[in-house]
Amino acid sequence: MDDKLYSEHEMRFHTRKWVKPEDLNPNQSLFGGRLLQWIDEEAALYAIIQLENTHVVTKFISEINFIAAPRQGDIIEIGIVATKFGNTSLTLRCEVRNKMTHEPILSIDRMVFVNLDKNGKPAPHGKTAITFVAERLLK
Ligand SMILES: CCCCCCCCCCCCCCCC(=O)SCCNC(=O)CCNC(=O)[C@H](O)C(C)(C)COP(=O)(O)OP(=O)(O)OC[C@H]1O[C@@H](n2cnc3c(N)ncnc32)[C@H](O)[C@@H]1OP(=O)(O)O
Repeated sequence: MDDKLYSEHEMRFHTRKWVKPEDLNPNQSLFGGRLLQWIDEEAALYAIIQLENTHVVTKFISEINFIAAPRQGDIIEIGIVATKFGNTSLTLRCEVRNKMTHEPILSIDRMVFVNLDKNGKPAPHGKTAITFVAERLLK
């Protein structure tokens, strides 16, 4: 992980989800696959926005640590931060926590997204650092 980049930009928790009955597994806790679906979509959107390209795919996800099991009615929040800008790739770190208590729920050290061209081939994205809404709108 690029520690410098990570320390410069704190993880931001934007997306909130409310754990509903249809999200539960037979143990009455949040189904892991549902949580991973939410994370993949959130991380893909983060990558799309940072790379300014809608044609981005998930390439690699490192170990997933399910730390604690949310229950029905819990509000959880998903945090994403960019840790490395490669040539065609962008690496993200993800943490999920309980919105009210900040109890950690899940962590993923590395999620790698690849920037694609119109033919679905990896293409250099030309980005080197995190940008924010105001900077992107000013261009
Ligand atoms: C503005 C609003 C618009 C709204 C718009 C709506 C959109 C809102 C929908 C949200 C949701 C989206 C959904 C997307 C998320 C899916 O669901 S994507 C579906 C799942 N993913 C896939 O199907 C990908 C399948 N894989 C592939 O097609 C090929 O592997 C790829 C991605 C084209 C890459 O091919 P490749 O031959 O491995 O490429 P290669 O050049 O060797 O490597 C490319 C980069 O990946 C890295 N890499 C390769 N292998 C690895 C590895 N094992 N580990 C780590 N890195 C690796 C390389 O180091 C390289 O990085 P750079 O050094 O260039 O930075």
